[in-house]
Amino acid sequence: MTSREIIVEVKDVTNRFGNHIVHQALDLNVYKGEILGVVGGSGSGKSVLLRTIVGLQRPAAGSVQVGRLEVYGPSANRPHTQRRFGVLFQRGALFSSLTVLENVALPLIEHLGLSRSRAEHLARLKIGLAGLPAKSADQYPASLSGGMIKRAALARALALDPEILFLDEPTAGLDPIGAGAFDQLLLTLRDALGLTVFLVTHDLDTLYTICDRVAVLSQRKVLVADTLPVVEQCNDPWVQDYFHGPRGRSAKNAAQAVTDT
Ligand SMILES: Nc1ncnc2c1ncn2[C@@H]1O[C@H](COP(=O)(O)OP(=O)(O)OP(=O)(O)O)[C@@H](O)[C@H]1O
Repeated sequence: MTSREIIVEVKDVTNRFGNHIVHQALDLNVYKGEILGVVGGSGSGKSVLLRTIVGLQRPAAGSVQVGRLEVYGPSANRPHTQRRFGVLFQRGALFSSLTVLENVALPLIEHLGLSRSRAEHLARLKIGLAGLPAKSADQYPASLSGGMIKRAALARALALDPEILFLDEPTAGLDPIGAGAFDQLLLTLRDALGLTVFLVTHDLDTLYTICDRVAVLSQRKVLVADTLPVVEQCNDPWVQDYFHGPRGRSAKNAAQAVTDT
């Protein structure tokens, strides 16, 4: 059950690149323990919003707070807030010259100052948590499948025991079975570790099977952030096309069939 404690509060945020305004007076709350799916048309600003929350994109106006801490502003404590985040970027962003084990151990050495052997011991635990076989620890990213790269990147995102996991299109490029398995892994991790998950996705199956709430980005703001039955009713052309088109209907039916069995 999702508690209603706010863990991330985005208030009145404006993001622009030159004359191009991506977000204007955008508000969004993320609740502790929820899996929030963030959707919207291409270019609606999903990745920019993620980057803004994790402190990589300073907004032109507005504020982002994590608990009581500001991510930007005079009293911001960036290293402290960033320790609370684990981020899985769109293309995995692993260092190609490092093995999986070295990739996952790196934040433990850099941020916590652990010795190499201690960091590698913990990294092996995270690699297991992400559902990778132990032997993959010694492989380089180039020799991994797309699904394994996502899991290795997930292991790295989990390295510092984050409270909030941010994922940018984690199932993009995976076959439906691999994508479904990754979704189930996220659900298991959320339940086992009490994580909060902020998930940018285009994947309707993900929305219907694991998300507690869905936020729709459109018209430079969050148009609606609610449970799927509420979001589906939103009278916006993009929402109507997306959720009530053939792909939306089939994802909903598939999720319903699983619930019924
Ligand atoms: N560093 C940047 N410099 C200039 N424009 C940018 C930059 N980053 C993003 N943008 C622009 O901001 C807009 C929103 O980009 P963003 O990547 O957040 O979209 P998105 O919703 O994640 O799209 P997609 O679903 O295609 O990944 C786009 O028009 C993009 O071109």
